[in-house]
Amino acid sequence: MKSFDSLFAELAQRIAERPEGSGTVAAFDKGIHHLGKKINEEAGEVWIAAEYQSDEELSEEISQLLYWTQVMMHKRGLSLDDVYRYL
Ligand SMILES: N=c1c2ncn([C@@H]3O[C@H](COP(=O)(O)OP(=O)(O)OP(=O)(O)O)[C@@H](O)[C@H]3O)c2ncn1[C@@H]1O[C@H](COP(=O)(O)O)[C@@H](O)[C@H]1O
Repeated sequence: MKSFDSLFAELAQRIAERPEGSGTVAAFDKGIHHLGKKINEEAGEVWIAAEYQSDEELSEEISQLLYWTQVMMHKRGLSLDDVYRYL
Protein backbone atom coordinates (compact mmCIF):
# COMPACT_ATOMS: atom_id res chain seq x y z
CA MET A 1 0.00 0.00 0.00
CA LYS A 2 1.32 3.42 -0.99
CA SER A 3 1.69 6.16 1.62
CA PHE A 4 2.07 9.92 1.38
CA ASP A 5 5.82 9.56 2.03
CA SER A 6 6.36 6.70 -0.41
CA LEU A 7 4.49 8.53 -3.20
CA PHE A 8 6.63 11.62 -2.55
CA ALA A 9 9.80 9.52 -2.93
CA GLU A 10 8.45 7.84 -6.07
CA LEU A 11 7.68 11.22 -7.66
CA ALA A 12 11.16 12.51 -6.78
CA GLN A 13 12.63 9.52 -8.60
CA ARG A 14 10.42 10.04 -11.67
CA ILE A 15 11.34 13.71 -11.84
CA ALA A 16 15.05 12.87 -11.54
CA GLU A 17 15.04 9.98 -14.02
CA ARG A 18 12.42 11.36 -16.44
CA PRO A 19 11.07 8.05 -17.79
CA GLU A 20 9.34 8.18 -21.16
CA GLY A 21 5.57 8.72 -20.90
CA SER A 22 5.48 9.93 -17.30
CA GLY A 23 2.52 12.26 -16.78
CA THR A 24 4.22 13.55 -13.66
CA VAL A 25 7.29 14.68 -15.60
CA ALA A 26 5.10 16.33 -18.26
CA ALA A 27 3.08 18.18 -15.60
CA PHE A 28 6.24 19.15 -13.70
CA ASP A 29 7.67 20.67 -16.89
CA LYS A 30 4.49 22.68 -17.53
CA GLY A 31 5.18 24.60 -14.35
CA ILE A 32 3.60 26.30 -11.38
CA HIS A 33 0.66 27.80 -13.26
CA HIS A 34 -0.45 24.42 -14.62
CA LEU A 35 0.04 22.72 -11.24
CA GLY A 36 -1.88 25.46 -9.46
CA LYS A 37 -4.82 24.95 -11.81
CA LYS A 38 -4.78 21.18 -11.21
CA ILE A 39 -4.76 21.72 -7.43
CA ASN A 40 -7.68 24.12 -7.72
CA GLU A 41 -9.58 21.70 -9.96
CA GLU A 42 -9.01 18.73 -7.67
CA ALA A 43 -9.92 20.75 -4.57
CA GLY A 44 -13.25 21.60 -6.23
CA GLU A 45 -13.80 17.94 -7.08
CA VAL A 46 -13.11 16.98 -3.45
CA TRP A 47 -15.72 19.50 -2.32
CA ILE A 48 -18.35 18.23 -4.79
CA ALA A 49 -17.61 14.60 -3.95
CA ALA A 50 -17.96 15.34 -0.23
CA GLU A 51 -21.34 16.96 -0.85
CA TYR A 52 -22.83 14.50 -3.33
CA GLN A 53 -20.77 11.37 -3.96
CA SER A 54 -19.78 8.10 -2.32
CA ASP A 55 -16.95 7.56 0.17
CA GLU A 56 -15.06 5.73 -2.59
CA GLU A 57 -15.36 8.61 -5.05
CA LEU A 58 -14.41 11.11 -2.34
CA SER A 59 -11.37 9.03 -1.42
CA GLU A 60 -10.24 8.98 -5.05
CA GLU A 61 -10.61 12.75 -5.39
CA ILE A 62 -8.65 13.29 -2.17
CA SER A 63 -5.87 11.02 -3.45
CA GLN A 64 -5.64 13.15 -6.60
CA LEU A 65 -5.49 16.36 -4.58
CA LEU A 66 -2.65 14.89 -2.49
CA TYR A 67 -0.84 13.83 -5.67
CA TRP A 68 -1.04 17.28 -7.29
CA THR A 69 0.01 18.95 -4.06
CA GLN A 70 3.07 16.73 -4.00
CA VAL A 71 3.97 17.59 -7.60
CA MET A 72 3.75 21.27 -6.62
CA MET A 73 6.02 20.61 -3.62
CA HIS A 74 8.60 19.06 -5.94
CA LYS A 75 8.30 21.94 -8.40
CA ARG A 76 9.10 24.41 -5.61
CA GLY A 77 11.83 22.17 -4.17
CA LEU A 78 10.09 21.62 -0.85
CA SER A 79 10.80 18.56 1.29
CA LEU A 80 8.26 16.68 3.38
CA ASP A 81 9.86 18.14 6.52
CA ASP A 82 9.33 21.68 5.19
CA VAL A 83 5.61 20.97 5.37
CA TYR A 84 5.47 18.62 8.34
CA ARG A 85 6.99 21.26 10.61
CA TYR A 86 3.68 23.14 10.38
CA LEU A 87 1.45 20.16 11.17
N1 LIG B 1 -1.24 9.08 -8.00
C1 LIG B 1 -1.14 9.55 -9.15
C2 LIG B 1 -2.11 10.46 -9.69
N2 LIG B 1 -3.24 10.99 -9.17
C3 LIG B 1 -3.74 11.77 -10.12
N3 LIG B 1 -2.95 11.76 -11.22
C4 LIG B 1 -3.14 12.54 -12.46
O1 LIG B 1 -4.19 13.44 -12.25
C5 LIG B 1 -5.22 13.26 -13.23
C6 LIG B 1 -6.51 13.49 -12.49
O2 LIG B 1 -7.50 13.10 -13.23
P1 LIG B 1 -8.74 14.03 -13.50
O3 LIG B 1 -9.82 13.64 -12.58
O4 LIG B 1 -8.37 15.47 -13.53
O5 LIG B 1 -9.05 13.48 -14.91
P2 LIG B 1 -8.67 14.09 -16.26
O6 LIG B 1 -9.29 15.45 -16.34
O7 LIG B 1 -9.02 13.06 -17.26
O8 LIG B 1 -7.09 14.25 -16.21
P3 LIG B 1 -6.25 15.21 -17.15
O9 LIG B 1 -6.77 15.05 -18.53
O10 LIG B 1 -6.42 16.60 -16.58
O11 LIG B 1 -4.82 14.68 -16.97
C7 LIG B 1 -5.00 11.84 -13.75
O12 LIG B 1 -5.42 11.71 -15.06
C8 LIG B 1 -3.48 11.71 -13.66
O13 LIG B 1 -2.91 12.36 -14.78
C9 LIG B 1 -1.93 10.95 -10.99
N4 LIG B 1 -0.87 10.62 -11.76
C10 LIG B 1 0.03 9.75 -11.26
N5 LIG B 1 -0.08 9.21 -9.98
C11 LIG B 1 0.96 8.29 -9.48
O14 LIG B 1 2.19 8.93 -9.59
C12 LIG B 1 3.22 7.99 -9.85
C13 LIG B 1 4.05 8.47 -11.04
O15 LIG B 1 3.32 8.24 -12.22
P4 LIG B 1 3.73 8.86 -13.65
O16 LIG B 1 3.07 10.18 -13.75
O17 LIG B 1 3.18 7.88 -14.63
O18 LIG B 1 5.21 8.98 -13.68
C14 LIG B 1 2.54 6.63 -10.07
O19 LIG B 1 2.60 5.91 -8.85
C15 LIG B 1 1.09 7.02 -10.32
O20 LIG B 1 0.20 6.04 -9.86
